[in-house]
Amino acid sequence: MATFPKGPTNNFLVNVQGIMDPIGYTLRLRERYGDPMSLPKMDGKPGLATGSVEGLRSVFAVPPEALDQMLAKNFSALFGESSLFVLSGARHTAMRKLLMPPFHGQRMRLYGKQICDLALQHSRDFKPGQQLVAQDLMHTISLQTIIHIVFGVTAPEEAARLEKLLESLRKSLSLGLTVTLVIPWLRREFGGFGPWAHWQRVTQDLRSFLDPELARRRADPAERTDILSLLLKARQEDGTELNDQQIFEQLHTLLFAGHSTTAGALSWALSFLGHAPAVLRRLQDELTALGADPEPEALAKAPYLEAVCNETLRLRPPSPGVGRKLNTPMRIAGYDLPAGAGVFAQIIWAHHDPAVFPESEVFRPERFLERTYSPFEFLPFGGGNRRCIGAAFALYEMKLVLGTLLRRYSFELVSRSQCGWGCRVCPALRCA
Ligand code: HEM
Repeated sequence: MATFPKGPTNNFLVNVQGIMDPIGYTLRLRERYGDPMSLPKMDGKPGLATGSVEGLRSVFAVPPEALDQMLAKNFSALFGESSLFVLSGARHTAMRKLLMPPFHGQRMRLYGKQICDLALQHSRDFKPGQQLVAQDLMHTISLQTIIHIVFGVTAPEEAARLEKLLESLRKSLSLGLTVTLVIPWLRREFGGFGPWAHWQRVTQDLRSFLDPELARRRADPAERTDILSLLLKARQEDGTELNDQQIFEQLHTLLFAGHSTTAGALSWALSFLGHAPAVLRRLQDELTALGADPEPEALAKAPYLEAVCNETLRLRPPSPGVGRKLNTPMRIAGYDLPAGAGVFAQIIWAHHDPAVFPESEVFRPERFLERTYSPFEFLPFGGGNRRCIGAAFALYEMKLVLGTLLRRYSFELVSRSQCGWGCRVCPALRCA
């Protein structure tokens, strides 16, 4: 058996630095220890991280029944026991089967016009010279997309109420809440103050909003295309429908998984474009050539626009890595791991493999026009049995929002500040 590879040993430090600077820290770890690398023990079990093509191939080849969700208990505390984030094995496969159809690539066409309209609506009043923070704009558009397409709430008053609730929920996803995931002792009410109490309160408020909405839709199952309505119609293998608790937990999960990720990626795209005027010009030339009022499908098929989105996701994947837990001994990346071991697919290592992406630090969308990459080379949406179910939706939304905005407006970067922790960015833009 090969000796276990070297790696950091202090779990607390790895967690803290990983939260504060997920991309930079993870890349520095590879420089120091190489790939694969071992990770500090969790619950007395070793962990192995890899981002090489061979390593990722072996991670994603593990059969789903041999894998448990990493940090399932933590996710369960946030989203509930039936959340897709929490489930493993047969229950996970069954829930994915129910959740996947609404996100099928073909279905996205139904949502194209709505997404473009939302992007237009929230940028209609931009004036030349006006300054704005890209992150705020993208958060608003992505939140509205979720309200309309996932929740299907369109009546203005209801939509405004839901927006307030979701905004509040988003704000409660703070650094403090992330720390409660690492230190379970902090998951306490503390007299109604603190991140945990806030999360519990807004979750309850969202539940109070949704319960009557679910009852209304069950009573009047009109033909609707939003994802909530499709979930209400979905049937489990035994023919039963999902109950309100299960539906709520999936919606909560979708909101968490789909909102900040897409908004963050769109903000990074503007930031990269702001630093690369030639790329911005080429992209705007492509968009102009589509004519005055292109169909959403024309935007979705524009090759350079897609390359810009992909290059952004390569350099700033919202999740720099994804974890799994083995429930049976397995050989991964040449090492024999026991049951209970953690396995990490380091997305950011793969995206910075100089043999696959020469000058990997450089934002150069052309690389995505010059060749195609395998799912072990470019994997912003993870891989295997837990690959992001919203991947097609997210990429579609990114292309339509970016395409709609940049067809009408040009901009220059006023400043690019790192706002908050982690890999967030808040480019300030001036419309031109
Ligand atoms: C740019 C945007 C997005 C990125 C980069 C992204 C990335 C990811 C990644 C890396 C994972 C973990 C995959 C793994 O463990 O192998 C994931 C899981 C997931 N994502 Fe996304 N995501 C995005 C947007 C969305 C959207 C819009 C939705 C839905 C509205 C969504 C729903 C989910 C769900 C439900 C999971 C859990 C899947 C499971 O555990 O089976 N994501 N995403």
